[in-house]
Amino acid sequence: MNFISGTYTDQYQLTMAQVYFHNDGEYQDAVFDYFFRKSPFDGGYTIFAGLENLIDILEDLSFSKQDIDYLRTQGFDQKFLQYLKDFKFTGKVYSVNEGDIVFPLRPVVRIEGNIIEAQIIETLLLNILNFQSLIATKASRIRLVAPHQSLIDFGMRRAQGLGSYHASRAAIIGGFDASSHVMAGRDFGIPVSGTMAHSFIQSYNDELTAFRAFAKSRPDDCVLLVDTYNTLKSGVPNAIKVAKEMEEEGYKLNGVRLDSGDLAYLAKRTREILDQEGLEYVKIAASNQLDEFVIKSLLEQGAPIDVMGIGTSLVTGNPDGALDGVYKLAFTKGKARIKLSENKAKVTLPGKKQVFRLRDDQQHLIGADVVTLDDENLVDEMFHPFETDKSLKFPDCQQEPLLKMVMKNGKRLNKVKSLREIQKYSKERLAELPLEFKRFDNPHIYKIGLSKKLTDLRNRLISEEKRKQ
Ligand SMILES: Nc1ncnc2c1ncn2[C@@H]1O[C@H](COP(=O)(O)OP(=O)(O)OP(=O)(O)O)[C@@H](O)[C@H]1O
Ligand SMILES: O=P(O)(O)OC[C@H]1O[C@H](OP(=O)(O)OP(=O)(O)O)[C@H](O)[C@@H]1O
Ligand SMILES: O=C(O)c1cccnc1
Repeated sequence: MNFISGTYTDQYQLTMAQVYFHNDGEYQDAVFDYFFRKSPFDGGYTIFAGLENLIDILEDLSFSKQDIDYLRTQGFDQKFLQYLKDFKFTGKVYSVNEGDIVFPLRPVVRIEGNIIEAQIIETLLLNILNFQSLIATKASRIRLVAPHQSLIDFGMRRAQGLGSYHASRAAIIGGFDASSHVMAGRDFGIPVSGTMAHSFIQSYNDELTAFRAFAKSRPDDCVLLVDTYNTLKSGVPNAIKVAKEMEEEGYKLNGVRLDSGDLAYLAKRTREILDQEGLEYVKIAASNQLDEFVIKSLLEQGAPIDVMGIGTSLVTGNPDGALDGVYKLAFTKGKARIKLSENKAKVTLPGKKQVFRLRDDQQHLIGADVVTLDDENLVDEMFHPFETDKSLKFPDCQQEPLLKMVMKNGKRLNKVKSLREIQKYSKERLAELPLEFKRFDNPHIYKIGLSKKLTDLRNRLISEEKRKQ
């Protein structure tokens, strides 16, 4: 689904674009960087997600007649509206691979091209990448604590409106197996899965009749919800009856779902009872306000849960409302540009840049990415981004360039990657990151350094701007 038009932006982008159109439209050399300042959940890494959707949207971005008519009512002038009528994104996009682990302060995506186009796309780029990266990161934390369980996204009903559509996609990138979201399944090739609601059981006069009706209709994928009345006294015994009846028909009950109470205790008791009845193959699914901390605790308690359904906490990125990614101008009109701030951490990195990931001679990550100017070759020293008298030498490191061109002249350069490919890649990249960066409490800080040339450029621009004040 791509319902996005050029109006999927903040008004100020169009207001600025109109000014650029009348004064600076010929400048084709704008460079903007997408980066964020803090990994979510006080974690030690972020999973980058949303790139394939962004490329699709940029390829199709336009203003329809209806958009133009609407913008006319908003006071935009005729010549600019005429320009918007034929608007296309014709720029270049350089990006980290979708699914890669990324860290604060260093560019994740670089947009190059006409300043009008690059400005208009700011808001949609942030909207797509910030949200999906937040949710993919949350999903990956849940996957870290539950490496062997099936993880299903149940979040659509609790999501911030239509956000659930992209949340379901991002959850797969972060390591989930399936989603209950049918439209996300249709559009993104996500395996769609589900059980039954309490309302279904309530609607019958008794639980057993409800279970039988469901099993009859869906015998090859039947998971029975066992907590509507009493999990151990009613739900599980009734599920056992139905499982035995299904066996007679040549089917196997897929599972039972626990959705309230002490999930560790109930899962253990349910497992024992099912096993005593020779139903070792029946899986136990659990849901009810699960997140990475509850799941970790349940598994530490030895809860024999095979499938976890996770809703609210996943798709809302609880407890973080958003990833704080920003989009900042780094170059235009033949000059590197900088944004100053009282807060050293908010002074931007000027110029067209590349990012290298460092590995030792055994190919192990050394826990640092270095930002260089784009025309620099390999460097052997990096400087602290704020305390520029601190530096680190790394003479024998392997350096992997992370920003690769993915769009040119507004067109995608590579074939579309499937979600499974992106998920697999993400898993491999996260596996490279040592555990100390992945722990939830006070994770080790991944270093970001600047090359000498970039540090010098930034210092020079800071001095120049300060002299003007
Ligand atoms: N053994 C356990 N260890 C840790 N956390 C658990 C355990 N069992 C359940 N939880 C979590 O504790 C919370 C219990 O919430 P709550 O008290 O609202 O559930 P409930 O009363 O059992 O269910 P409901 O209100 O839906 O009937 C949930 O987040 C659940 O996932
Ligand atoms: O707890 P979450 O992680 O957000 O997971 C989603 C929840 O949504 C459903 O409950 P709901 O009460 O909405 O419907 P139901 O009657 O089908 O249980 C489901 O049973 C889960 O408990
Ligand atoms: O299929 C389910 O069991 C399901 C789907 C959405 C939310 N809660 C449960």
